Amino acid sequence: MRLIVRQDYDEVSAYAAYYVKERIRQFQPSKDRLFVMGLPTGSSPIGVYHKLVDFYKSGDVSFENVVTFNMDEYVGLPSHHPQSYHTFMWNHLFKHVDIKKENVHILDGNAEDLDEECRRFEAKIAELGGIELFLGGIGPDGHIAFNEPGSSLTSRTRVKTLAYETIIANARFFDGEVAKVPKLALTVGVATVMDAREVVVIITGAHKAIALAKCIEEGVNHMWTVSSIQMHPKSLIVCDEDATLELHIKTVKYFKSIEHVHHSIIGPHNLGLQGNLLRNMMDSNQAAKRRRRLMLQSLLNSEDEDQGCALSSDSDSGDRHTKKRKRTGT
Ligand SMILES: N[C@@H]1[C@@H](O)[C@H](O)[C@@H](COP(=O)(O)O)O[C@@H]1O
Repeated sequence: MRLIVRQDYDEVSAYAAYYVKERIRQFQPSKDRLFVMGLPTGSSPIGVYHKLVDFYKSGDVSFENVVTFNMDEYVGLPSHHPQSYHTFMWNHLFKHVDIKKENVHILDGNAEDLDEECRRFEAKIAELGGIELFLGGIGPDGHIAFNEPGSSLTSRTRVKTLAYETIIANARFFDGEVAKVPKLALTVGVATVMDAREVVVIITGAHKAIALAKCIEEGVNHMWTVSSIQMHPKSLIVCDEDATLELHIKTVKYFKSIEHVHHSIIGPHNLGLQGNLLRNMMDSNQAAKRRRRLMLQSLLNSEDEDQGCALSSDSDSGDRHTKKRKRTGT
């Protein structure tokens, strides 16, 4: 697992959006090779979505061959309700980009058979070959999607009763009235998220500091369901300084030093993307170094030619002196 710490919400959003954009580009999606993503709602991803829309508008990314699966949806709220996750996703992301309507999958909290709706959702994910990248946020109690404390870490998409803490936290979207918040939701399971080939979680704010500490400094525990990220082979948490308040100083220093070393090896613009991209970056760093060396050498050549002494193109400065000595017989 990697932990990236940024100053504030805006910087976290910028980092995560750039990361997602690069992952989509690196994947090179086509109509026969769709990029399948899991997506969250809540205030955490809003900044990311807005930046992704900017990337789309500037031509840096396309969603034409992207398929999405949303994490969750309230039960019983009409899909056009201002607080439904359908409305949220279309308002913040989908209606601003070139995603195809048929490629958007959001659980239907009004389905006649809710269990069947959950099974259908899991089956669709499997049919598309699984999720490439699952983006998530967490609640202050460390829940991911609506996998409240005590949820099985092997859970799949299902109907879930919301924890009182979540109902209170979400009352802010329902005129502050707890009574208006739906008490049931459909949600992907912890295992649905962790089955994704990559998991990226955004955590911001001091109110999530305890959850972040519990999830990464203590053991895997169903009372802090996002702690299951510790078992994931490719996961990334992007958090702000406030969210690190309960972490040990050495934990923060450790992860910051990893990022620092990483940047010193492959440059600040690579965000730790792996595989081919990383190799390409390293190759292009090597190529840039070679180009610089050749330029320097051709400059030296022209100086040497002025002095009647040309250099071999692949010589380093040590060879240069040797060859120069040989040519001049000294
Ligand atoms: N089901 C959602 C979660 O997916 C989300 O991560 C959480 C945090 O929301 P926020 O990002 O607004 O803090 O809220 C809800 O419980």
